[in-house]
Amino acid sequence: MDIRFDSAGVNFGPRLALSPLSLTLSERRIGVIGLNGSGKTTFARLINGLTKPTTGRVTVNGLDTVTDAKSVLGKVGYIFQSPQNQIILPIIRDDIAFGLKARGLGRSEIEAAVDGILDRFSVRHLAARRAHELSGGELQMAALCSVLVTGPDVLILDEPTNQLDLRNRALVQTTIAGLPEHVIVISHDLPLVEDFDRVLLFDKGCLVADTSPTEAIARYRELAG
Ligand SMILES: Nc1ncnc2c1ncn2[C@@H]1O[C@H](COP(=O)(O)OP(=O)(O)OP(=O)(O)O)[C@@H](O)[C@H]1O
Repeated sequence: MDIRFDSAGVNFGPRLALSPLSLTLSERRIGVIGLNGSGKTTFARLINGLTKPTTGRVTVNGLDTVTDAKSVLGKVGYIFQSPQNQIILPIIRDDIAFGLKARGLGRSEIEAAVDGILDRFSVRHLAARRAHELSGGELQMAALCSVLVTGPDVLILDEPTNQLDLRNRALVQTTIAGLPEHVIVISHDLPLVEDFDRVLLFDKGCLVADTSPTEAIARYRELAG
């Protein structure tokens, strides 16, 4: 994986959300931390092109998030802060199949892929369930299936343990640890990123630390203090 920020920054009108920054991301597990409103989500949304840079450019494996937006979307999966807003169809199985249908796969291929992903995460029991009946942990697992079934190279998770009880938090943590895909996790749950390869700390729209989890978390505690 090769994600490049080349002086990429974002303004929303007069509001600076992210100061221009340049970096390359290639590690398997990357954490993104910082206070509320510090620019974490804006940074992550730049990677799959959901937010366009106001200045500079962002590329994913050489593909520009503005000019190659469609290809980038296929490479970078994104699980939003509230997975209930991303599950579109009422029945989980249909929702997981949705992204594959949109890619024009045939019925038997879709069935096999959906079964495969449900088995991968041991959640076949969720297939016939209605999304609005699921618990937070079950929803997070269903969202993971819907996004990963399309085979992205990189997965971005925005606060994946938010509102989860201890058991579901542990399930999500273990699941993330076992993913072969590259993962970028935005989180206020600091222990979640503590064994990651690299952690980025944002403050007031600026990248203020790009280092090991231990150092980034210590710096964050100072900032928050
Ligand atoms: N669509 C938008 N329009 C205007 N301002 C925005 C928009 N999206 C984000 N912002 C602003 O940009 C700044 C950074 O927001 P961002 O969502 O990236 O922060 P964050 O670190 O992810 O916050 P949190 O931890 O609360 O989710 C904030 O001041 C926010 O109000």
